[in-house]
Amino acid sequence: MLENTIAAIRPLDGSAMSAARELQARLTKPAGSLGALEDLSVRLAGLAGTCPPPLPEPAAVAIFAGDHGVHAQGVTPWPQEVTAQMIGNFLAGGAVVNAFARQAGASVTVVDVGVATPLPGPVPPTGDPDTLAPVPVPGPRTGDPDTPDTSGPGPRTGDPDTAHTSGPAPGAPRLVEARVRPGTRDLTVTAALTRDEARAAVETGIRVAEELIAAGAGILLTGDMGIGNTTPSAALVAAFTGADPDAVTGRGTGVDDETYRRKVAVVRRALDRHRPDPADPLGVLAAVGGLEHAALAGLILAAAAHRIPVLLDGVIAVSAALVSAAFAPDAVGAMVAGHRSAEPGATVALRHLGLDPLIDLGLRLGEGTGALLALPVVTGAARVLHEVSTFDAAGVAEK
Ligand SMILES: O=C(O)c1ccc[n+]([C@@H]2O[C@H](COP(=O)([O-])O)[C@@H](O)[C@H]2O)c1
Ligand SMILES: Cc1cc2nc[nH]c2cc1C
Repeated sequence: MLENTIAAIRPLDGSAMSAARELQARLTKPAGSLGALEDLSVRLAGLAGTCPPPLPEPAAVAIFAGDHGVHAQGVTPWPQEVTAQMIGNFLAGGAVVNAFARQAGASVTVVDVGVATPLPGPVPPTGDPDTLAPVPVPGPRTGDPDTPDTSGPGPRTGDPDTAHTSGPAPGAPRLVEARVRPGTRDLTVTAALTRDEARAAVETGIRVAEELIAAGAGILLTGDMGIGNTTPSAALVAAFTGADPDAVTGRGTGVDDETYRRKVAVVRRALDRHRPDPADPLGVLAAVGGLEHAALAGLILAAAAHRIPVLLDGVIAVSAALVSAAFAPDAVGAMVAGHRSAEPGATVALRHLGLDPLIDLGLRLGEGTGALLALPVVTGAARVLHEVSTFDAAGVAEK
């Protein structure tokens, strides 16, 4: 499955890109005045192979969750159980990603690809795990903005009339149980994963992407949840870019100075021990990656193979994108960098990929939150090519 996906990835379509550039030049605005949106619209046309490219909708966020053996080295202040507990929060609709997904009209799919502890129960029914059809996209909440609406998904709904109905509510987040193993091994001691485990997680990401696309998704957004996962993210960025651990390790959820120094030393030790070869992406993933990184790399590859844009979130996503690009350099054509995470490794990875982030708000949450905030920018870039008049058609004089 991995090899077939890689083989299907092709460069952007040059004639659709030329058509988009020419159309941009004829629209009723000064040339270049939409800045980065113009380049983005050209890339979207090249990816779709048509001008104008389809609007990137509906949007689907896939949150891959995993735990990390390196947690034992004290690289994060948070207990490992928080990964599973946050899955409960995602499924209940109470996390930041849920709020932003409701705002953006995106569906949310949570994938347990390698959590180490039991998920909190009871979890909402998920249906047949073999059929991953996405739930309908939730509509915006309606009603007087001054009186908070208590209908629809969300943690504080408590509507007594609907509290006991069975089955997920329309638009409710969905769980896919695809645990490859209960967390990675400690990468300072041994390889985090076997090659087979890394491959299984990559193929889980491919499968989730293909089912979301088959169900109609026009854009995929990356999400992640995994206490400790900024440590393997830094190791992946260092492995693929050659940057020093000092330059790519950040404070993650917010570690103190002592923990930060320990974290840099852990990343350095992992690289010294494994000496990962960037020409062998599966080997790098197995040595120093995470299960959610592997699955995200698969999701990105599948989006590229199906010529659907994939909107990247923070440092976990962009470190996984380095894996995808090492498997298939042309996969970069499908990637849109949603935002610049505060983690320094994200900027190093984005530079290596040649991607400029759309927004820069100092976010460092993960979950897919930065990608969701950037979604209207991507839609806007495509919409301009559909809806804006040319100088000729509108009777506006050119300079
Ligand atoms: O998206 C980011 O760039 C990002 C930056 C810092 C932290 N996070 C999130 O915080 C968790 C990892 O942080 P840590 O400190 O436990 O390594 C994990 O659940 C990530 O989703 C995410
Ligand atoms: C509370 C919490 C929420 C998160 N969301 C993504 N990573 C996270 C890490 C923590 C600790």
